Amino acid sequence: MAQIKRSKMKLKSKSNTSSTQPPKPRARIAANDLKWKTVNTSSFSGIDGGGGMMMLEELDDVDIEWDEGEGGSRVARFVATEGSKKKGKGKEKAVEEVTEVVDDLDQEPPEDNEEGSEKADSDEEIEQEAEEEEFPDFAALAQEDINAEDDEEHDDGELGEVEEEPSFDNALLPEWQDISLHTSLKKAFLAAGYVKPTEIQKRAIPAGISGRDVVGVAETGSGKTLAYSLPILSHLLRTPLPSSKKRNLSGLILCPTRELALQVVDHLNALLKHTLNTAVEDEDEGTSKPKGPPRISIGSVVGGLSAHKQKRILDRGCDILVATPGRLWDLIKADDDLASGIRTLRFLVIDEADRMIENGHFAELENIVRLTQRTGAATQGPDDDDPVFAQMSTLLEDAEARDDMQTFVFSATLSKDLQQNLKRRQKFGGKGKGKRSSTLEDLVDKLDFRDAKPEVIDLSPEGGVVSTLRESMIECVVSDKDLYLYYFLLRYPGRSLVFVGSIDGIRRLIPLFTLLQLPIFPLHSQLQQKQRLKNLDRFKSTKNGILIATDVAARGLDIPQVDHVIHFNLPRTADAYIHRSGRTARAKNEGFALQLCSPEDKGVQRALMKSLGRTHELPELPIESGFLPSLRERIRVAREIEKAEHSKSKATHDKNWLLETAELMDLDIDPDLLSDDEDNDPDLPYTKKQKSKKGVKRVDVRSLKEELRVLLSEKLLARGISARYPTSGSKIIVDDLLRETGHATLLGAGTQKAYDEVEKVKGKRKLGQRRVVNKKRKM
Ligand SMILES: Nc1ncnc2c1ncn2[C@@H]1O[C@H](COP(=O)(O)OP(=O)(O)OP(=O)(O)O)[C@@H](O)[C@H]1O
Repeated sequence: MAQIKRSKMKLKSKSNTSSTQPPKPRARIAANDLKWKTVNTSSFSGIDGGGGMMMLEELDDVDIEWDEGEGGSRVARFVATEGSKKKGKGKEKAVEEVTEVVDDLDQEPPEDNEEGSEKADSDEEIEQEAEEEEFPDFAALAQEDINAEDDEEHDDGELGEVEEEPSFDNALLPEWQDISLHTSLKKAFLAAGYVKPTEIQKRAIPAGISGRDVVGVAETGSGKTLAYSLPILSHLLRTPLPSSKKRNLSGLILCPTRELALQVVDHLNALLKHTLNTAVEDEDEGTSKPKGPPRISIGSVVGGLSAHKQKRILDRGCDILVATPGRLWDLIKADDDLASGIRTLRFLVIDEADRMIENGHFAELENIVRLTQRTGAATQGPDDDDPVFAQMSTLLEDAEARDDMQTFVFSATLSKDLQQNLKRRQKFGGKGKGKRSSTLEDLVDKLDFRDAKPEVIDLSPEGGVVSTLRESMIECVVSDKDLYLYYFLLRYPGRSLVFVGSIDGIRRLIPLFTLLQLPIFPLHSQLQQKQRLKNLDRFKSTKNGILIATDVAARGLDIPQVDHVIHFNLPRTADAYIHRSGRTARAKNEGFALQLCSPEDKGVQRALMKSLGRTHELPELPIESGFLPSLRERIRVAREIEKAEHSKSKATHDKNWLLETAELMDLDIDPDLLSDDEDNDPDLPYTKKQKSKKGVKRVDVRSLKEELRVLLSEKLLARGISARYPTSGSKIIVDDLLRETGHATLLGAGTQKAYDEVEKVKGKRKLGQRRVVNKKRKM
C-alpha cells in the first residue's frame, strides 16, 4: 500500500476506461509482488537515515484504470504487464486494487496564497506544488505514510492500549542501564550504535523523565537532539494510544531553520524505525525488515514547503510536531484545533534557543509561547483583549494550558546573562529577579516554566569549541582570499563547508569555483526551499563536496563527515563562530576550522578570540607557496570569464528592458542602441593585457575558456619538482607516482590532513602581539 502511494510521481494515469467497458477478469496480486524499482533521489528529509522507511519506487509498464466504488469513491486498479511483476510469482497478469490512493492521485485543490509573516514563501509554495512531479515533499509524504499505516493499526483494535514494554537485557548496553527509558528505545540504540549516553544525555534525560523543566547548554555535536527528545519519546511510548483515531499533539519542537527542523524529524524517525516493530523475514531476499509503522508519529511544519500538505498532516494528527515559528504561527491563526493542541501541549522544546530570537520570527515565537502559558500564572497568558488572540477567545475559554507541561530549552551557546538569570530563578524559586539585558532573557521570562527551579545543565566547553577541533588561520589580503581558499580546497581534499558573510559573496564565488571545476553548492535563504534541500543533499553525497553558505547553515545541521569548516568571512560573534565551527568535529570526531583573515579582519578576529577566552593567536596554516602562481593564473582567467559572461547577460537584460519600455511608451528607439555590435556597449569588459595593446579589443569569452581549459589540464607542481624528470630535481616524486601515494592534484605536495598539520604548528603569538611578516610567503 505504502509503495503504491510512493509511486505516484512516476505513474502516468490513463483516462477512466473501466466504467464504459466490461470488467476484465484478472487475478489480484499484492502490490509488493510487482516489480518495483528504487529511484535514486534525495536522501534528505523525510527519508530516514537508514534509508528503509521511506523511498521512492517506480514501476514500468503499469496502467491505471478507474472504477466507481461505493459511495461515489473511485477505485484505482493497477494493471501490470508480464514484465512488471517480480520474478517467480506466477504467470498471471498482476492487478492491484487500491482505494486509498485516489485522494493522492486526484488533483490537489489550488493552494491558497500565504499571508502574514511568511509571505515571501508563497510564490515558492505555488511553484512547489506545480513542480512536485520533479521533487516530492519527502517529509510530508513520509508522514502521510506513517499516519495512513497508523490508521490501519488502529483499525486492528489497538486504541486505548499501552503495549507491553519489550524485555531488554541491560548487559547489552550497561552504560544506559541507569536511565529509565522505554526498552524499545534501548533496542533502537543498539541498532544505531549509541553504546553510551553522551554527557548532556546522561544529565538531561533523567531530569526530563522525572518531569523537570530543563535548560541544557552543551557543545556542538554532543547529542542534544536526543537529550531533549528521548524523555518525550519514552513518555509517549508508555502512554496509551488515544481512544480516537486522530493523534493528539503532545510535543512541540521549535527550531530556528527549516533544514534543522527537517533534520530533527529524520533523526527521530530513524530511531523510531526500530521501536515496537517486529521484524519480518523476506524469504525471497533472505532479509528481515521491520514490520508496521513507528508507534509515534512526527509531523513537520516549515516555511518554503507546501502549506497545504502540512495542513493535511496536521488534520490527520501527530504526536510530535517539529516546526519553525513563522509557518507554525500562520497555521495556528487559521486552525483552532491546532491552536488548542498547542495550548494543551505536554512538552515544549526550544532548540537553538539563542538563534530563535535572532531569525526575524521573534513575534511569532512569542505568540506561540504565550499560547502555552497558564492563565493567571506569573506570565501574562494569552489574553483575548489582545488583538493577536482575539479570534481565539472561545478556544482560550475551552482549553486551559496544562500544569504538567515540561519545557526544554537547549543550545550550544546561551548568554552568560541568561544563565545568571536562570540561576537567580533557581535561587528564588520563581521568576528571574532584576534587570533583563537580552532578548533571550525576555524569551525565557515568557516561558511559563511549571518547574519553580528548572534544571540548568551547563556543559559548555572552555574556549567554546569542542576538544576534537583544530583551529588555524591564513593571513592574506582580501583580494587573495579566493586564491587561498582555492589552494586549501585542492591541498586538503575532503568535505568542506565555507561560510561567507553575504549572499552576494556566495553569488560571486559559485561561478568562479564552478569554472575551476570544483563540486561546489550554494546554501542561503534566497534559494527556494527545495533547492536548499537538494544542494544540502548533493553536498552530503559528493566526495570532496563543498557547501558555500551563509549562517543559515551554521546551527544544528548534522552532516556526516564534514572535514573542514572555512570562515571565508569571519563571523561577528563568538556564538556564531562556535556554531559554524561545530558543523565539523561532531560526536567526538576530528575536525578542522580555518579562518581566512585579512588585515581589515584583524580587529574582529581579536575581539572574537577574546570573547572565546583565548590568550594566544591561532596557529597559521603552513602554505606550500610554490603552487600559488599557477593557481593565481587559473583564478585570473576564471574571473575574466565570469566578468565577461556577467556583462553579456547584463547587456541583454538592459536591451530587453529598453525594448519593453519603448513599447509601453510607444516610442521609437535609435537602432544603434539595439545593435549587437558590442563596440557600442560601454559595459563590455576588457582584459588588462588587451587594453594596453594598440586599440581596444573585445574580450573573447571562447578563447578565455580555452585558456582556462589548458590551465586546468596542466599539472600543478611543487617547487623543485619536474614532471618530465620525476627521478631528478630537489624533490623526487617517482616513488609517489608509482605507488600512487603522493598528493593526487598537487604533485610533490604533502599529504597530511589539515588537522595533523596544525598539531605541529601551535599558536605562539600572544593575542595582539605584532606580527613578523613571513617573507617566504611573498611571491
Ligand atoms: N549517545 C550517542 N552515541 C553516539 N552518537 C550519538 C549519541 N547521541 C547522538 N549521537 C549522534 O551525534 C550526532 C550529533 O547529534 P546532535 O545533532 O543531536 O548534536 P547537537 O548537540 O544537537 O549539535 P548542535 O549543537 O550542533 O545542534 C548525531 O549524528 C547523532 O546521531
